[in-house]
Amino acid sequence: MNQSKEQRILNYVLQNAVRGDPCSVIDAIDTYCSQKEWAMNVGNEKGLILDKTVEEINPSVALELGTYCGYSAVRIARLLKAGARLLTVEFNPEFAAIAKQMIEFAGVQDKVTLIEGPSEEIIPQLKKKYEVDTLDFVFVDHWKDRYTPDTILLQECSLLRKGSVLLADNIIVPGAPEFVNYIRNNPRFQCTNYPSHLEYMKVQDAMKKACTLQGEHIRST
Ligand SMILES: Nc1ncnc2c1ncn2CCCCCNC(=O)c1cc(-c2ccc(F)cc2)cc(O)c1O
Ligand SMILES: [Mg+2]
Repeated sequence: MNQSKEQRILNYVLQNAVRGDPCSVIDAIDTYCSQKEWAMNVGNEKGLILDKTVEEINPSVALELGTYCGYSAVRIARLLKAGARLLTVEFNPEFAAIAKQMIEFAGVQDKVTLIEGPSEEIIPQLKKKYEVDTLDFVFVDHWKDRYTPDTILLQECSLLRKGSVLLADNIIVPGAPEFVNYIRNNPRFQCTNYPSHLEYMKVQDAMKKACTLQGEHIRST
């Protein structure tokens, strides 16, 4: 049975990157996907925006929605301080299997918990099953029509505090117009746009950062 594109990406990393060196894994994926086969990794241009956001926040607990091959999980985990952790959620079992091997080869497995399943099922489990109190940072990069419902779900599950930061990929391509509308008109979030380009292409894309201005809604007694 011929290999999947994601398997070919992993094989290229195993043969061309250095075990335990996250930067070499990131570079190998970017080389393969810019020269051989396009794939929906956040890529190096938007990856630098992701890096700067993670460094600015220096999160203790981070969540990623949409792991894919693990490129952004490795990007985020390599910047986390000792004891900090990334929970990353992937719906597709094949992608999750590739990402697991990618994360282990990069040597960041001690910082990363890869959770397989749909975000709407996993988010409500984060507090009890994954011992999360609140999330310092969320990288949103899964189904574009899940961005809004899952942002609402994160709030309903009291996972966002004052200062929690969301960073959403693909605001222009494939686009998340409903999310843009939701977050822009929501007084509980302060938004910033980061124009960029679609990974490995000369096509306009953007990321949107949303900072939570107030945590859980103080219910009036
Ligand atoms: N935990 C969960 N819950 C729900 N869905 C879940 C999930 N975990 C995963 N998924 C399922 C989403 C998997 C892919 C999401 N990302 C994308 O769909 C995506 C597409 C493009 C793209 C751009 C131009 C093109 F011409 C073609 C494709 C670029 C990107 O940067 C993208 O992130
Ligand atoms: Mg994306």
